[in-house]
Amino acid sequence: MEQQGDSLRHHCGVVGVHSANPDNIPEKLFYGLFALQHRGQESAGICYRKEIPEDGTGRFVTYKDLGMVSTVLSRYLEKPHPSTLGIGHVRYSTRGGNRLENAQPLAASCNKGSAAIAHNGNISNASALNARLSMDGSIFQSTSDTELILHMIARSRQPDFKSALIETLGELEGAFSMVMLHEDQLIAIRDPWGFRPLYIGFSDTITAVASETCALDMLKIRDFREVKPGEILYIDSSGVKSETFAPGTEPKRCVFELIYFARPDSLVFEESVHLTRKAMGAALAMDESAEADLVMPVPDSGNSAALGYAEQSGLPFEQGLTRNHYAGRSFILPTTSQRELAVRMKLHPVREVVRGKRIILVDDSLVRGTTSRILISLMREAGAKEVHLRLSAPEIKFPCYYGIDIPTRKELISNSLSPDGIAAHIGADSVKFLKIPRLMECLKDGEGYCYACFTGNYPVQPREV
Ligand SMILES: O=P(O)(O)OC[C@H]1O[C@H](OP(=O)(O)OP(=O)(O)O)[C@H](O)[C@@H]1O
Ligand SMILES: NC(=O)CC[C@H](N)C(=O)O
Ligand code: SF4
Ligand SMILES: [Mg+2]
Repeated sequence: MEQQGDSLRHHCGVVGVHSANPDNIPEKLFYGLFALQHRGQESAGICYRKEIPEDGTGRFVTYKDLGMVSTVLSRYLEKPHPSTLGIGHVRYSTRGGNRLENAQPLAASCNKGSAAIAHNGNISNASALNARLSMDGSIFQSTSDTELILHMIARSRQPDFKSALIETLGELEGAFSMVMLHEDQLIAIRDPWGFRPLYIGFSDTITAVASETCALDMLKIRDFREVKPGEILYIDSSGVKSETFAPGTEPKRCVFELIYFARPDSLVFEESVHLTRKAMGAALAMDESAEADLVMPVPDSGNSAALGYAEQSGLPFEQGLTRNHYAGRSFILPTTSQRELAVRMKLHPVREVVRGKRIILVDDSLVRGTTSRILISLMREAGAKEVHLRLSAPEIKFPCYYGIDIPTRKELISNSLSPDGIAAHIGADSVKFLKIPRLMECLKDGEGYCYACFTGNYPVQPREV
């Protein structure tokens, strides 16, 4: 797996739209992707079906590039592109580097028709599948795991696309929330463990699928439901057909979606992201209090948990750190000094708030400890009297194989230091983490989640350790 030194990296976002009547589908995909920008900032792309009225057929048109949604897609959208279906993707690479050939959607024509795919997740047996396909003579255009899926469908001995797809899904391990196009059909698929979220929604004119409900909100869709783990949905002009392709698998949703990745105004896994984070902050305050004057978040991802902490502890909530929104959500910088500069470019204390104060600083997670070490030194420079760091996630000690780019064990600060050791290392007066049982209590179905980056108990055994 390629690593590109950085704090926690996000993953991808997908969107798909089907319209009963020709509509400007690329524009709808753009709005959906714009709302999902926080899930991936390396590349953006769309693929839609351009109708060919002369013979009643259509062909897939793909438009994608490295960069953010608005930069990549705005120019293309200057004129309307009438269509009835399309898919879109924002990417953070988990397998295959940040290069144009790995940008999604990926489209191909094969013996079973034309197809396109946009994938959020990571196939944990990709190396084995890659080796097998290479032996059989596959020639790959990209180095991502996503392309394997198209090859497997094309090489399948099954007679048609649908049975080849089902056969292929049965061979995939790990995380895949995906949207696909096949001829005039939009297909939505969620892996049997349900690692990544996926929603389907309906308006009077369109049916849309998206990673998070904030993208459906952008499309003015209020009637939606979760695509279930192991569910496959076929969406075309005759309506929506649902099938289950892996009955009996126990769901293991990624708890980090709720801790950090998803947008606070979204629902993921049928939970409000903001309210769940607030509950995590409140649980942290119950167990890990400290004598202090105020509670401050590390914006933006620490905001909701800090609010919950402040409410529960009865301490005042203050915005004592300003975030520069022109600095992207995450930086892909290889060296520690570059990462340090990145934190300084992004976050800065409000001196008048922190001076002379005993502060509880709430962030969602500690990965390498770079962000908090720098922040605490900035806050000391600004006159903070005490800084007690509280994390609304447990200690991250293990890498993720299901689509989150968590660094190697060696680089994870909680892997080598205890909370007290971390406090000494980053210059905090105390450091405390949310405990796993408490985290589970904040969720409607605590057992139905993956906690492998905290426990090392992988729900699907990684084959590439
Ligand atoms: O211990 P570290 O290696 O520094 O990583 C931890 C930080 O990384 C994440 O924020 P990130 O900057 O990725 O994004 P955000 O601005 O959305 O919180 C997370 O919210 C922590 O603040
Ligand atoms: N983060 C993701 O979901 C990435 C999808 C896919 N594994 C890729 O690297 O392109
Ligand atoms: S290992 Fe952690 S980040 Fe990866 S799916 Fe499980 S909970 Fe999510
Ligand atoms: Mg952060």
